[in-house]
Amino acid sequence: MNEAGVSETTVLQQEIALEQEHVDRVYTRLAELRRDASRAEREGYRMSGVGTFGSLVERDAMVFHAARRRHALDAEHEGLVFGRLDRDTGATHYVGRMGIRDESAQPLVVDWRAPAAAAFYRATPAEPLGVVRRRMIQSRRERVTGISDDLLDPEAAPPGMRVVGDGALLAGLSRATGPGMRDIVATIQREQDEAIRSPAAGVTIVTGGPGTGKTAVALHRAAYLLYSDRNRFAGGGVLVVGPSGVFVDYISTVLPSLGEDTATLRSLGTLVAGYRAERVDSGPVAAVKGSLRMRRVLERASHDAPPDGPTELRLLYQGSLLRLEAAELDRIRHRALPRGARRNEVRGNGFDAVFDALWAQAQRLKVRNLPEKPEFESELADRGDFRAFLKAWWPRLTPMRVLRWLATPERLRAYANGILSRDEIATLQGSFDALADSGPTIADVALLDELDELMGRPRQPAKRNRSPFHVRDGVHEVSTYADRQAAARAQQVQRDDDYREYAHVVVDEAQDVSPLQWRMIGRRGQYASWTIVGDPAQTAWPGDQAELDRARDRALGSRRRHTFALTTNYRNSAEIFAVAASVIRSVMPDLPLPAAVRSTGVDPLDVVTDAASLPDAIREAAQKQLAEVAGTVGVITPAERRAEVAGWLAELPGRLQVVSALQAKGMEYDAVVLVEPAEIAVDRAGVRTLYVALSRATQRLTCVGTHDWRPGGASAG
Ligand SMILES: Nc1ncnc2c1ncn2[C@@H]1O[C@H](COP(=O)(O)OP(=O)(O)OP(=O)(O)O)[C@@H](O)[C@H]1O
Repeated sequence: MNEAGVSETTVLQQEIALEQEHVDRVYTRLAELRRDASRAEREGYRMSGVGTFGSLVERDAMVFHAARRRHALDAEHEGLVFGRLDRDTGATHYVGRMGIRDESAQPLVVDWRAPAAAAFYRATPAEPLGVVRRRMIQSRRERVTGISDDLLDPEAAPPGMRVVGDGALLAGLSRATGPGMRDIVATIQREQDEAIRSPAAGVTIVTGGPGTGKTAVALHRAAYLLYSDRNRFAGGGVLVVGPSGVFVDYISTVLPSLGEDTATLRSLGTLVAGYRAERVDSGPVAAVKGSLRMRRVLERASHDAPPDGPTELRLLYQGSLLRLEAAELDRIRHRALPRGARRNEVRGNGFDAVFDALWAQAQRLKVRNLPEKPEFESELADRGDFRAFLKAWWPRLTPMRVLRWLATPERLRAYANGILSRDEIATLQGSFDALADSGPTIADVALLDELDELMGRPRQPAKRNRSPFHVRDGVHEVSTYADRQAAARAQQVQRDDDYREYAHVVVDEAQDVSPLQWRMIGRRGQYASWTIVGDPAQTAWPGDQAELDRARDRALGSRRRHTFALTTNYRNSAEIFAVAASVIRSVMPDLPLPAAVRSTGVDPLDVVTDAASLPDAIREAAQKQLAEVAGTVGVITPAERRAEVAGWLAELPGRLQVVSALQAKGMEYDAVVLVEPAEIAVDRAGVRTLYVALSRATQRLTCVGTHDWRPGGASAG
């Protein structure tokens, strides 16, 4: 009871009822707006009957705006209002997933990304920013279910101001994890907000240990940029790159729930048009494939003769035999394809040189009735056998075809000689064998992109202009600025797969991007500003760190950099993070680590068993965890054991996922069963990968293996 004799529960109920009134008004208004948007969309379609060209443009713009608005109104339904600010001026603002105004244009809810909402995330008792009370409003569907207040400036509080509830952040963190990442829009912390709202230009670099919200920050930043400068970022596009398909699926639900479905999400294996790679190479192979030196190896391959091409040309012309030997053909190819030239683009030069050589020969041989050179050339060009020779001798090559040449040991050796060491060549040996049947690995995709650049593309017929402002009788239709903006946005939805002019590029788990992958991403962000998110301590990159830094710096160019460090681990229980911390400290004793804010009182378990009992022990641990947590369970294995372990657990429900330690990057599960930790921590890079695997669980962690694995060998059973 408080002084007025009202119980705290009653106060809470009264405050909830009060907020419910406002939330009801918001949903009523939302329904009206949705009706308006649908009507505008229908009217827009009706205008198509009117017929003038100007009206068609207007129709496009109208339908586009109305449909987007309707879509946004539909997407933002759940938990639309999540905050309230009572300011020292007496004004009150509600903060939510989108901005909504009443009939007289007064704001009912302020969009979380608007400047007026920044104080919701940034105000602290030490620096209240004019906020007296910050209130978090929790709801399910349209019902307010809880309230939690922070009184930030008690001296400015009006008499009778009530302060209720506590711990909205911690309550949120303990909730079960679903298959997709949750958005944290209601509980973004100050240090995170600073990174989210950092200036759009240049490069924003966000670092921090496991679970500090780097991914969450990156996605909220994408949503923030799309809101703050829609023309620029929705028009040019925002590209979000993550390490794996599993990870991209995991984060893909977040952006629409933040009000943005205009960002393009890609994994490193799907960034290049035409490939959907999920296969991974072993660490040492990936390190060689990712090295910048591979570019020179590929350059040699891209200038080589195709393995199945003709070695000489014989042509009977007017009774004389014209002949180009292998050495002559090689000489012609080398001359037509000097260093730096792109093979698919200079094909015509090679053909011209063959004509020249044949012409010179025909003159030398004093061929009977030799016509003028142009006629000689067109006679040859009409001959099927000659055309077939040219096509086979200098074919249009795809990157995939050339990469496959590296599966031949002699070719690999010849291309890599003097560039890679003998050991590195041996490491690569065999790693291209499965290309033909199974497609590329994730590391191969960067090699294919490099080859694409080295070889150039055959000239394509010009694409049809898809601009909605068609040229009629050679004249561009006059349109308003707003029309053009709307149409530009409508067009970006149809951006082609090989689009390269993104306005902003977000790279998540950046510590694992190889030098060649930086080049691959860089090609798509030449005009972009960037957000780079990562944790160097979590890298599995076994290659040369200096080379990695150089490649990254080159991709980012001289753009201005802003750096932010996040310091609180919101994911792991303190008990789980303590184990992960001890592992990384064994190789990086001075590494600053984040503080884990939540304790469950449950220590991680270690199960050591013999090889024969391993399947049962893993199954038992997984079943126990499924019983103990309501959300997801991740079984994390060394890469080469994933398929086998998945087979042992095939019967278990869908909220259990079996992933390799590399696939576990960036992921989060309520409970984790970690299989054979000792096999992951085989070297320094392996210890860092183990650190990643150990820091995936929010509630429970069990390690199961046939060896003692803890640094110092002190496993507790
Ligand atoms: N301010 C916050 N409020 C509530 N939850 C948060 C907050 N910040 C982060 N989280 C939660 O913490 C977890 C970890 O966040 P996230 O995956 O973004 O971390 P990360 O730094 O990318 O981790 P890692 O480097 O280990 O992959 C997620 O469940 C996220 O929703």
